[in-house]
Amino acid sequence: MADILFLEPFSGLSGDMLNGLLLDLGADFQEVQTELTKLHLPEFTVSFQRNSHSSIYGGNFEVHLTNHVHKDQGLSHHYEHEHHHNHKHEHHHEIRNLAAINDILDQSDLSADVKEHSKNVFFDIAQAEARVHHVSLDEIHFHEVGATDSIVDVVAFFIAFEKLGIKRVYTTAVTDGTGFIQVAHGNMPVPVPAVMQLRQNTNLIYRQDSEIHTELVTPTGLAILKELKPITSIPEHLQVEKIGYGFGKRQTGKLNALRGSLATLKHSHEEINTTQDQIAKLEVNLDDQSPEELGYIFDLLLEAGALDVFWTNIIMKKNRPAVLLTVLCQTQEQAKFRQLLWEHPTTLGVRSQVMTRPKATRHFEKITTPFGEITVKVGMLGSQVKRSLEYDDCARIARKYQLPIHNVYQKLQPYLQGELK
Ligand SMILES: O=C([S-])c1cc(C(=O)S)c[n+]([C@@H]2O[C@H](COP(=O)(O)O)[C@@H](O)[C@H]2O)c1
Ligand code: NI
Repeated sequence: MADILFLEPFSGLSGDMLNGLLLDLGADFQEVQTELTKLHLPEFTVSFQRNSHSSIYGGNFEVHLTNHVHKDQGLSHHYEHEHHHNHKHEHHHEIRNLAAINDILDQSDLSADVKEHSKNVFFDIAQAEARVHHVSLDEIHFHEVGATDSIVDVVAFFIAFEKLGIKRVYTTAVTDGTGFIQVAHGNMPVPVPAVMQLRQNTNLIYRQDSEIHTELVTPTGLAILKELKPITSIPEHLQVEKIGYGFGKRQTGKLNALRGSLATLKHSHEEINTTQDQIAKLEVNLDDQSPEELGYIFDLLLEAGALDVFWTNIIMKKNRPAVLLTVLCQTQEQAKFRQLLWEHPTTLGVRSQVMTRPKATRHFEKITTPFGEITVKVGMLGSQVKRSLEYDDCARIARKYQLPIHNVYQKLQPYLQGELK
């Protein structure tokens, strides 16, 4: 199953673009609409169409405000969003602060994950805004128009994300425009201050396109991306299965779209033909990281394409029980894994070593058994041949026939040796 989302924000990202993308990638719009009613907010509708920009076909998502909230009453879309934090501006709409948004989310019937991710995004935005405008978190007021728009963008995104079953996100560099944009309280530099603030303490790679004199990255877009905890080192063996585009609203003079792909990591079933290669071994000792975090890091390293990842229990200085984390990877991927080990575990140092590895040439064969077709891995080193049953197939059979896995291996042995056909 393609449970990786590979993002390419070459023209930035916003709430609309992220939603347009997931819907273009196959998230069901009706389902998203139905889930959104669980917010119990009467003041909006959403639309989704597929059309083409610069001959590229992709998704357009939009939030429409209804009732007393009006987008078309002489205020530009941009202005409406901007003046929420202009406290001198006289406005007659309700205002929502972070606590009010949290209340809406808590009282909704959305899934626990959607609520939690959405709340994290709003906390991140409010925190950035508070720093930029030098006010307390409680004083950050999301003007109702902007708040509804953002709530729907954020919540719809995490609904679609959950429906698509995405487990891991990779992203290439995030590209913004340059120059200044006109907003309610004057000229703002691009990246806009809230975006710049949201970038603090992230490992995202950020670029600016000097030919585009407007904003490409919005605070909502960047805060959603941050919440996805994306990995910036892209595995070489990412197998792209479906490609989508989510369009932005601004005319930038270039293709204003967020491209994303659903992908899988392919490395365990590759045919490997070299007889000797070099691999790198990277190690860190960890005595201050929680087991939950260690589990996360373990998965992350494997998904980034490590050849293997394993723990060894150790006792460190000061009699501390700790773990030695070992990562085996291709030598050319050493820098990437060193970077991941810098970013994710608490360690302050990464040891590495390049090792020579003589190895059997491997290929896969199929054998027919009473349980159906089974994959056999055949390893050859000189005149030695080793044949072994693929674990995944044996585990599948054990589950299907409710047998102990040991019995499955035993029953399949004669077929593996060619004694039974
Ligand atoms: O709403 C927030 S957080 C906000 C802060 C700032 C600052 O840079 S300060 C700027 N803006 C602008 O509003 C629009 C809409 O942004 P969304 O994130 O709500 O889509 C956009 O032009 C932002 O640069 C908003
Ligand atoms: Ni602001």
